[in-house]
Amino acid sequence: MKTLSERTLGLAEREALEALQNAPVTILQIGEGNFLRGFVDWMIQSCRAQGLYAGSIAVTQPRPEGKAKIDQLARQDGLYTLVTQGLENGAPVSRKETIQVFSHVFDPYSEWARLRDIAVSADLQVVVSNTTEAGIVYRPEELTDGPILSYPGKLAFLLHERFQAFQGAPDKGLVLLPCELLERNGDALKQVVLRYAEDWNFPEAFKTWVAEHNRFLNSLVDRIVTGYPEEARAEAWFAEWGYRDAMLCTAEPYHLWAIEAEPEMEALLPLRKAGLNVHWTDDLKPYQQRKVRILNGAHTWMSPIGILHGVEHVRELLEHPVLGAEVRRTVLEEIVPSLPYDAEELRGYAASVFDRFGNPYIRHRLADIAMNSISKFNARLLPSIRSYGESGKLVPIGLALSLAGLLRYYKIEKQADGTYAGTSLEGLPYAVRDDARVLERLAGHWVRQSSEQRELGDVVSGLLADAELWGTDMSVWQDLNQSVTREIERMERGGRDV
Ligand SMILES: NC(=O)c1ccc[n+]([C@@H]2O[C@H](COP(=O)([O-])OP(=O)(O)OC[C@H]3O[C@@H](n4cnc5c(N)ncnc54)[C@H](O)[C@@H]3O)[C@@H](O)[C@H]2O)c1
Ligand SMILES: O=P(O)(O)OC[C@@H](O)[C@@H](O)[C@H](O)[C@H](O)CO
Repeated sequence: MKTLSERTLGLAEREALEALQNAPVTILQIGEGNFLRGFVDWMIQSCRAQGLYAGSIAVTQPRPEGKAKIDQLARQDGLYTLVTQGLENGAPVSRKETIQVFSHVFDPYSEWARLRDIAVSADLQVVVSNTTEAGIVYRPEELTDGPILSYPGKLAFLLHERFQAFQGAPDKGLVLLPCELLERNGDALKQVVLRYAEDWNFPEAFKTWVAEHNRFLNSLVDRIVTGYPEEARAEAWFAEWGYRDAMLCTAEPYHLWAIEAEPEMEALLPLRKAGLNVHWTDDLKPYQQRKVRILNGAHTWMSPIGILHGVEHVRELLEHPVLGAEVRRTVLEEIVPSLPYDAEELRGYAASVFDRFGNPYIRHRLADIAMNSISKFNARLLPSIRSYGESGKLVPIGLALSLAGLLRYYKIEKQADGTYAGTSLEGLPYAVRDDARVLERLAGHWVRQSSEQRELGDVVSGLLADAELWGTDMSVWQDLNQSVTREIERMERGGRDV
C-alpha cells in the first residue's frame, strides 16, 4: 500500500498543494509534535480552506531527536491526516482531513541556512512553537554561526539576524505564539530569549527592538490531541483509505485558544473569522486557572492513582466505581471551591471536561499523562492544596489522596539500565519517566524507609518537607502528613478499591 504523499492526492488536492508550495512563508513553526499538528495547523488549514489565509507554514523540529518525524513528514510532502472524533453537542462526529499547510519541512540542524533565510524574510509574521514545558528553559550555550541547540537560543539568534537584516525596522518585528502549557508562556519565552541576548553580547538596540517591536503573546491552549492511534485502529483506517500515514494524528472536536491580545490581531490570524473557538482577551488568568486546575488537575489526580490500581486509560478511570466517583467529587467539592470564580460556571466547565474525558473514540493513556508528574502536580494540583494549607484549613481528603497517590507512585528504584520503576498495588512493575534529578531524589527518600527501617509517616514527612521537589514545605500544613500517610496505608490494604 502507498504512503500518503502528493501522489496519493486527487487532482483538486494536488492543485491546492502546488498553490501552497508557492505561497509565502508567513508562519515559522518550531515543533513537529502531535499537539501543534492537531491544533494550530488544523486551524490554519481551516482559514486557508475558507480563503481567509494565503500564507503557508515552514516547520522544523526543536531538538535533534525530532529528526525522524520531520524526515517522515518531508517524505509525505508535508501532508498528514487528522481524524477528529467525539461528541459535538451530544452527537457523535468523525471527521477525516488531509492537512495541507506546510510549504517547507526540514531539519534545522542540517539545513541551518534555510532556517536563517526564512527568519530574515519580509513575508514572515508569526512564530508558533510547542516544545513541551521543558523546551522554554535557559541552558547556557556558546554563540556560534549555528545551528543553535535550544529553542529559545535559536529564536534569539534568528531574531538577531532579522534585526540586522532590516536594520531594526519597527515594522519587521514578529508575533511569537508559544503554545507550551506554561503560565504566561509568551513572557517566559521573551525572558529566556533576552537572557541569551545578554550572554551573547547582542547590542542594547537589539534588546530594545525585541522588547518593543516583537509581540510575545501569552496564550492558553485546550484540546485533547491523542496523536497516533492504536495499531489496530490505524490499520483499519489505512485499509479503508487505501494509503498509509505514519504521521496520522487523532484529536477530540473541542478546542479553545485564549490569546492575550487585542481582537485586531485577526488581521494577521483570522481565526475567529474562520469560526474557530479563539478568544482574544486582555486577561488570560481566569482561562488559565480554570483549565489547569480543573482539566489538567483531574488528569494528574488520576494518572498515578490509576496506574497503581492497574487502570490504563482516562475513560476507564472515570468508569471505575470508586476512583471515577472520587475524581469527580474532588474536582466539584474541593478544587472548584478553591478557585476565585463563579462556582456555577466552574461546575459547568467541570461537567464538560468529564464529558470530554468520556469520549468513547479516544483512548488517552494514563502512562502518557503521568510523564513528568512532579512538575505537573506542582502546576496543576498543588495550588488547590496550597489554598487550603496556607489559610490554615485542613486539606480535604480528595486532594490529600492525590498527593498520597503521587508519592506512592514515585516509590521507585533505579534499574540496571538506569531507568526507574515502581510496583503497582497488585505487584506489577511500571516505568516512571521524569527529570533525572527528580527521580533520584524521590528514590532516595524511599530507599531510606527500608535501609533505615523508618516508619511510613517519617518518610512522608521527609517527602512533604522537601522544598526542592515542590518549591514549598508542605509538611507544615495542618494534618497533611497524617492524612497522606493514612491514604497510602489504606491504598496498600486495598481499602478504597473494594
Ligand atoms: N497532546 C495534548 O492533548 C496537548 C494539549 C494541550 C497542550 N499540550 C502541550 O503540548 C506538549 C506536547 O505535546 P504533544 O502531544 O505534541 O507531544 P509530542 O511528543 O508529540 O511532541 C513533543 C514536542 O516537543 C519537543 N520536545 C520534547 N522535549 C523537548 C525539550 N526538552 N526541548 C525542546 N523540545 C522538546 C519534541 O521534539 C516535539 O516537537 C505537552 O507537553 C503539553 O504541554 C498537549
Ligand atoms: O500534554 P501534557 O503531557 O503536558 O499533559 C497531559 C494532559 O493533561 C494534557 O495534554 C491535556 O490533555 C491537555 O492539556 C488538554 O488541553
